[in-house]
Amino acid sequence: MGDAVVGIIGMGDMGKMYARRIADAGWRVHACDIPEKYDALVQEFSDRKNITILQNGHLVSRSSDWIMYSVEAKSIDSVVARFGPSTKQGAIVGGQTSTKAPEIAAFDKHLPKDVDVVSCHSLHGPGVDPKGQPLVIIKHRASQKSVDLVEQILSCFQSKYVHLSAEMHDRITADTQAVTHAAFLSMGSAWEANKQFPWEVPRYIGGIENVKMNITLRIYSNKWHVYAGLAILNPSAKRQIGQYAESVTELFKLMLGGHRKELTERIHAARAAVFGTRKVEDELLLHDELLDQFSLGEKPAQKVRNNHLSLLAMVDCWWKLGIVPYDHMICSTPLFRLWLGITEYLYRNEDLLNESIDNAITDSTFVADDLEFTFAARDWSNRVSLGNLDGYREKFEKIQQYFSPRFAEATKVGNEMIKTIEENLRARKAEQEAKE
Ligand SMILES: NC(=O)C1=CN([C@@H]2O[C@H](COP(=O)(O)OP(=O)(O)OC[C@H]3O[C@@H](n4cnc5c(N)ncnc54)[C@H](OP(=O)(O)O)[C@@H]3O)[C@@H](O)[C@H]2O)C=CC1
Ligand SMILES: O=C(O)C(=O)Cc1ccc(O)cc1
Repeated sequence: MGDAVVGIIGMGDMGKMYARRIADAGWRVHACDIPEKYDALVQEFSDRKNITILQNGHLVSRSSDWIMYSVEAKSIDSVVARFGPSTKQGAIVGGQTSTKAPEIAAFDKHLPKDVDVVSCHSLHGPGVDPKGQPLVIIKHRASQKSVDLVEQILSCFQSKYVHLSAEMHDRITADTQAVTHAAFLSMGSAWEANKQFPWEVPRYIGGIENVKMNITLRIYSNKWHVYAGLAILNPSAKRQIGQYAESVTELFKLMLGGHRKELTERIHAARAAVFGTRKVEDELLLHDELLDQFSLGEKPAQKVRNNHLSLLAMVDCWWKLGIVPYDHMICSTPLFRLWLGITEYLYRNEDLLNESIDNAITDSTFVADDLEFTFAARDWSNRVSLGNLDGYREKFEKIQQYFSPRFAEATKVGNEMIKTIEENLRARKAEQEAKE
């Protein structure tokens, strides 16, 4: 390993994951969190000789060669304003925040001019194995030598580097992350509003329903600021989330009005735009039997037919915004791949899609859920478009509390589900590449 010291400001879940892996690869790491956590961090990392916990970001900044800010996106400006001027001369600075516009603005505003900026973003949560996952590298203002050093440091993750500008990063993650989260957040809101625990309701068990439930619980078990930051602070996300809410509302109105022809035409037009270029031999990302293994409740003997409003609205939203989600696979998270997997599962199975349209018009089993889901999608969109961080937090934490008794189990099942599905996707990709 080189002599470079890696600095980490913010030892939360992501900062700790970076510190451990980078130190395990042999680099020296200087890290800090807020002063109140100093003693606990010293204790926690006492068995790792090459991780030094320092009292604050000034001490990390002045002694490190690549300094990574891994703090809440909403605090990035104030934290960089405080510690940025202490950056060692000639050092490199980057950040892990999920939205790059505010991070880069903070670097440009507060860092000395003799400092390079190479930022990054691991497109997965702290509990996912980084191997093979996309890792965005942003050369904002830097020499190639600085980029090479950052890549050398991060090579221990065995992730796939994706080189993007900050603007491109934010555009793509608005499509892949912000709008995906909006859908799952709305499902959770609807279940909470109807005082349901979906694992107790047979119509939500089995196949793609398992994905909806496991991912919703996974998101609500995480910290609100991660999702609020990437929705509210990303300049591109408001439009995406707004369109999703509009698609949900318009499709639900067609369903309620019994407008079968109009609903069918709209769904088919969206299918042609989003999935039209997929060839018959392009295999589906996911299969029902695979998903059936990951239930939080007892699967009913007879599968309950859902109209899948949340999925229909997603494809409608992609169509309206001219997004082809497959184009974003290079920059996708595990959740996005699962989400695309289940939408594809519905749209590329003619019988299932027809069944969904038929249910939407003739079956009222899901009307109460769909009504709450529609309210929820619009409410999340309003909170995001108003830039209301407190309003986002209040809603998120209320629903988080409602679901919290099942987080431990849901995380276990969710991790297993993501691992199995990701292995399956990797194996299939390798098979396809071998054939080509
Ligand atoms: N969790 C995830 O799945 C992913 C998150 N990210 C991004 O990474 C960043 C970190 O996320 P994550 O680790 O999950 O969040 P955490 O809340 O776990 O970590 C952030 C840490 O930064 C600390 N902090 C705040 N201000 C300061 C300061 N002035 N000096 C030192 N430390 C400070 C926080 O302390 P306190 O809690 O007291 O404020 C907290 O411990 C976020 O921007 C997030 O968007 C990126 C990829 C995945
Ligand atoms: O996969 C997802 O979308 C997640 O929820 C985990 C996550 C959250 C924030 C990030 O910046 C990257 C990944």
